[in-house]
Amino acid sequence: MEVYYDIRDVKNYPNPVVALGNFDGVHLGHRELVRRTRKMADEISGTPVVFTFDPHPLKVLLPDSYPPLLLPKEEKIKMMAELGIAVMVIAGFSRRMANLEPADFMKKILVEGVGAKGIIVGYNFSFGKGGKGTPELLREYAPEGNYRVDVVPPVTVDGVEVSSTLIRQLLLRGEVTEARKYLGYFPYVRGKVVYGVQLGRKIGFPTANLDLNHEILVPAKGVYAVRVSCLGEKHCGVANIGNKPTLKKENPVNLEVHIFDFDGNLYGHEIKVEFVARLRAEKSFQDLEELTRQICIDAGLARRILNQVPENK
Ligand SMILES: Cc1cc2nc3c(=O)[nH]c(=O)nc-3n(C[C@H](O)[C@H](O)[C@H](O)COP(=O)(O)O)c2cc1C
Ligand SMILES: Nc1ncnc2c1ncn2[C@@H]1O[C@H](COP(=O)(O)OP(=O)(O)OP(=O)(O)O)[C@@H](O)[C@H]1O
Repeated sequence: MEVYYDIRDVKNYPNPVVALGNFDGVHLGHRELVRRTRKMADEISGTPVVFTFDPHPLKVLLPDSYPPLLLPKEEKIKMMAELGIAVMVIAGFSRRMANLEPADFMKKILVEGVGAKGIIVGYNFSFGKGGKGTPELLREYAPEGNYRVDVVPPVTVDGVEVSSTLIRQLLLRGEVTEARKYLGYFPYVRGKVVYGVQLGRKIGFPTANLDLNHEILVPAKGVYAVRVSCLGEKHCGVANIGNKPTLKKENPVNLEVHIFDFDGNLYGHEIKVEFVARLRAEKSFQDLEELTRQICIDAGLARRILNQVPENK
């Protein structure tokens, strides 16, 4: 897949079919857009393209309500490549871009910039100054712009519409199993393993502490059954997200994971932690002994759950 960060650099491709949106999380709604983009590209011997912005428009327009994201940019790019997208345009989002009239966005960016011969958007997509651009407007301009339009109706799971906002809300409540229903894969984070207090080893549960990317959403504080990819292998484990109130000192919120039946050295390595199920809230225990007893119970429960839940494809 080719990735462009500047519209002026985009080469000429045969009949580009362009899906538009933020695509944070690349969830099941986004995947339906991608499927239709590939389908239209097949029909017109074209090129499936995703057009998105970086940073997320809210960071520029409403910085106070800018959400932590579901995926870093690199992960979004990787997923789009795996889904068969051939070209990704990640245009810089600035105040100037936000002030483009919808007609200019269609003409200058989509038609002249990317050469779109097909445009795929969700039914609720909006674009251009004040968000005034609608799917209807894209349709109206289609004969002049010489492109086809496909407007995707709402994608739902069990009657609930899939959206990045919904998935963020679920993760902030720790509802990782529910979030998976809409994402199509287990929510996960990646991070480099850093040194902790090294107390975990003493209580029989060594943990890998992750250095987290603060732009990326981490599920609510609590204990989770997880799968961990590290050093080219996948393992089962149990993780805690929190500030370890039992230790009675101010700890920043961190993610630490105890990997079952593993004693390799992970310091400095990047690992991926997939959240499969939430087990409980984080608690302040009387002493380390009581905490250790609870972690034994957590580990047993996590093993049982992970034995029953199949891995992501
Ligand atoms: C599965 C699991 C559950 C945990 N639950 C709690 C908890 O409920 N409350 C708490 O204060 N700390 C909890 N912890 C964090 C422990 O306090 C921490 O792992 C231990 O103190 C070692 O810290 P270190 O890795 O910084 O050495 C949990 C850790 C694990 C692995
Ligand atoms: N459930 C859905 N059904 C149909 N189209 C969708 C759905 N979710 C997103 N889309 C479309 O996919 C494209 C990218 O969506 P975008 O990431 O902007 O929306 P979103 O997932 O609803 O995010 P947010 O919740 O942050 O608004 C847009 O064209 C949008 O309309």
